[in-house]
Amino acid sequence: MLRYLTAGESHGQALIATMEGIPAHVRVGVPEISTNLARRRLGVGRGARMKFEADEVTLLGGFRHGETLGSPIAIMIGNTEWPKWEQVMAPGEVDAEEVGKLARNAPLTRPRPGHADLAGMQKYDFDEARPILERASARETAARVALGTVAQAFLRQAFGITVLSHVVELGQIRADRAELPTIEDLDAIDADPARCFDPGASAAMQAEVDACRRDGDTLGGVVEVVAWGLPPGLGSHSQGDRRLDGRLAGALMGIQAIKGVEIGDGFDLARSRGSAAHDEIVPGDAGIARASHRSGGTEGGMSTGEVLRVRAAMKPIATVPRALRTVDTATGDAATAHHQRSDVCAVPAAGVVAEAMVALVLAEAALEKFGGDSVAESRRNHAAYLADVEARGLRIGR
Ligand SMILES: Cc1cc2nc3c(=O)[nH]c(=O)nc-3n(C[C@H](O)[C@H](O)[C@H](O)COP(=O)(O)O)c2cc1C
Ligand SMILES: C=C(O[C@@H]1CC(C(=O)O)=C[C@@H](OP(=O)(O)O)[C@H]1O)C(=O)O
Repeated sequence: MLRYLTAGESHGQALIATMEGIPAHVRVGVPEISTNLARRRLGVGRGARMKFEADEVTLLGGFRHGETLGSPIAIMIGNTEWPKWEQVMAPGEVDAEEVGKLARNAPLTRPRPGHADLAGMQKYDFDEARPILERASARETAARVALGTVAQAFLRQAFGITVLSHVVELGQIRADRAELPTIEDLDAIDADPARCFDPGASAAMQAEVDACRRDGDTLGGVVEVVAWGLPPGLGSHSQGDRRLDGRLAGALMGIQAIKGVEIGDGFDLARSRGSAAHDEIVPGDAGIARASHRSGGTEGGMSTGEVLRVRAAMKPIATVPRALRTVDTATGDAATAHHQRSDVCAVPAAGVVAEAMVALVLAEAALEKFGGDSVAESRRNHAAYLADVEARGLRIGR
């Protein structure tokens, strides 16, 4: 069983991520985690904070000499902004009068539509939004990306599974490239400010973000996560909460600002006739193949062994510079929502987070199927399963 949790506030001292169930001997450490954290900061539209804050990774438990130990993992990501927030976010008691004088501590009583501010104040009995936004903030996704890096390393080393993401829509601009990227394309995708696999669309996306920034507005978009090398049979048809597609959707919807998830051609399939919607099963070069790839790589809540393709739709950033209407909860009067600084668009970064979430779901499903307390044991079990599928004449051909 793979389970994980994160803790920590956006302007707190650090984020903490802990995970249990990753086998021993996964070769991964600070360099890989830091690389993925840097990828998460990338992209056109990110705000000022991304430029001056650094992610300081410390491995606190579960690793030795560049490998996992099979024991619970604990990772700390220091917030380098902490010295500026030490008093406002102090975990212990403070002199309320002194801290109350700090401009940074001004009560946030003009909740932003689209953020967690108002519902959080209502639910948790706070008179201002600071205690809510600190944890609602997508700063937390750095912790999930750190864990996702470990999951990605395990998937690659035990099973040869690779997971990557790219931006397919940004505002009204759509990428128009039929082929799916592979892990070989990832460096080029990361080098692109929009993290888009279609250079023409990328240029238009970047122009759209610039226009939006000038207009004091914000943008959303759609990211696609692609996973290559999955065996058939991860997840199960046998219970709703074991379905791989449902688990992927839940994990992706658990990312801040993700409001839609589509597996394969999802919504287009709903508009098609059955004869044009399914992937016919045909004899292939080396076994059983598919005539098309519309399902996105799951059927009956299980991976089919085809490439997995899942999309996540991100709404525009809620902190709109051209501030939206709200109510000042201190006075009850009409007001405009609080705004200090913010991302104009974080869709490229959300792709890196989505990649991490998909990797965590796949690692959990693979461990259910193959088990293993070491990478070698998981690898053996996976190989034996594939050999058995082949011996029964059910091998996947291309
Ligand atoms: C990578 C990333 C960066 C984000 N940056 C911002 C931001 O700078 N400003 C903002 O208002 N929302 C930002 N968000 C979205 C908010 O965190 C999110 O809208 C908020 O937590 C409310 O949750 P909900 O949108 O799921 O309802 C970001 C989301 C992600 C995934
Ligand atoms: C700090 C990160 O993202 C933050 C996510 C976020 C939000 O409301 O979600 C708001 C912004 O923070 P601030 O209001 O302090 O500028 C982003 O910078 C990060 O991704 O590391």
